[in-house]
Amino acid sequence: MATPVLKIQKASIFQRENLILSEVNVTINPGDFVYLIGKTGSGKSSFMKTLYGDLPLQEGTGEIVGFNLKGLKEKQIPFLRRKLGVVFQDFKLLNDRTVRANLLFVLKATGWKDKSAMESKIDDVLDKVGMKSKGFKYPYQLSGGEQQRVAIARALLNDPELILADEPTGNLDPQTSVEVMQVLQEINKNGNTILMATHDYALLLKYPSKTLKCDSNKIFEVVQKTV
Ligand SMILES: Nc1ncnc2c1ncn2[C@@H]1O[C@H](COP(=O)(O)OP(=O)(O)OP(=O)(O)O)[C@@H](O)[C@H]1O
Repeated sequence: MATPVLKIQKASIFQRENLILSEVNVTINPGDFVYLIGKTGSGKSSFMKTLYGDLPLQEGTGEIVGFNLKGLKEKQIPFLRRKLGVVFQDFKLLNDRTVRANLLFVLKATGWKDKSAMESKIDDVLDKVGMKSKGFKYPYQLSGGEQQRVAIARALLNDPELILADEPTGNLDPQTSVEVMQVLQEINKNGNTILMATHDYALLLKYPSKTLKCDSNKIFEVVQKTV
């Protein structure tokens, strides 16, 4: 069996002194597509933040893409994030530069130097999300769905071992949500591992996959009922 990309055991997750989740045991293997569901305030974002080093893991053990979350040092966080692709609800693109310049900015910030390698990587990730022809546009010239595709392309730049998507369709209408979901499904089929927090039960029904639920300070796997 391949090494898991994420293995959390007996973890407790806190926001300041408040216990948000306890006895968390979650394993994600390469190639998985896993949903994280649960009502507002149940701890989905807190869990995601723990995984990308925004919240310290105070209790329990956690290994993610080869990093030990317990005792993770501030200076290790950029290296952890390089092996993760993080996608947020609000896209977080830089509005003062084009799509291609947004991607170039990330490549340079993560140590890329070779100009032609960077251009070809940008072509490659834009192609994967169906946005190759729109690289010259500014984010504000794009629809929400297109901006999210670019954010997914950005997450793919450093060939992440795990993509963490926190409510990636939260700002999109149902049709656009399905289109963005198709992009995520496609990249998962091509080998990317994805953990996606969502409120969108319609997507779960349309694209069933392993589902974890945050409820009553715990995370447990739920079995989807087929109607
Ligand atoms: N920075 C913070 N400081 C203190 N408490 C916080 C902080 N961020 C979140 N919380 C609390 O932690 C709990 C879990 O919040 P979290 O954002 O993880 O939930 P969520 O399931 O992601 O909710 P949503 O679906 O609304 O995004 C909530 O009770 C929230 O009030």
